[in-house]
Amino acid sequence: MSGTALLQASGVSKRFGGVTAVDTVDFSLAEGELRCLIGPNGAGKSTFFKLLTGQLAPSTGTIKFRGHDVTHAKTHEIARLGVGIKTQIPNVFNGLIVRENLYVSAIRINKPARARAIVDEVLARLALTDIADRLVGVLAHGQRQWVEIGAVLAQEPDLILLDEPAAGMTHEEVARTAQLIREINRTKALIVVEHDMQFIRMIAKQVTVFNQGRILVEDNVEHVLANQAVRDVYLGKRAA
Ligand SMILES: Nc1ncnc2c1ncn2[C@@H]1O[C@H](COP(=O)(O)OP(=O)(O)OP(=O)(O)O)[C@@H](O)[C@H]1O
Repeated sequence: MSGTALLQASGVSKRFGGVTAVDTVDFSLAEGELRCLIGPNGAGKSTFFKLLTGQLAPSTGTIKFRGHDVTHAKTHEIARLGVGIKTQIPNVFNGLIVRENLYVSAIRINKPARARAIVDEVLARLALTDIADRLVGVLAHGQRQWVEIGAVLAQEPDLILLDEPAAGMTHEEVARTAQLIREINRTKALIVVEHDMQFIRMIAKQVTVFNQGRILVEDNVEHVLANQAVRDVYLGKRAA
């Protein structure tokens, strides 16, 4: 890790009428870093994620990716700079097999031979080769989510943003998803928004805790889980 900021948000706020969903947040992600964003319901995680991905524009503040000002950039412009985004909205085709879905994604920015090579790399890397010829529409929920992550990876982004990748998964699927994320992080930076503390523990990296639109704590997972203010907000008590 070089220590250079890959992504930098400075003084970022988002107001919806009278509600300040994100309140003067400063956030920095280094090249190659894996960061989890957590916090109780309504803390501002999803809004902050949408600001980073161009789904929403901030009311104040700036966001830079590799020095490019992306504060008011659209999602496709941010994607073109090398940011891969998996939202909670499905992004794969039920009527295509897994391999075809990955190809559809890879061919957007590559020639056919390179796209085919990327598909093979992603299948191997995410251990999806066994289901490569199955229709996505018949897959289990967890498998489908892994194909979605694969489709993001097939575009070869430098930074991947995942919104609740473990939502609705069984314990085994959650464990496998954590393993996949750690594998992806060998070569790419990631930001993962997640509710599930168990999952955060499995990823075991640097964590940013949101509460009431602000960053409450930013530390490694052990310190975050032991932090009294974090425990209080998760139990529904107010933290300063
Ligand atoms: N489009 C919107 N219009 C008005 N208020 C909004 C909008 N989106 C979010 N909010 C408000 O902003 C605050 C932060 O919401 P946000 O969804 O970002 O929190 P969150 O941490 O992602 O919560 P959850 O874990 O429940 O998704 C909440 O008070 C929410 O009601």
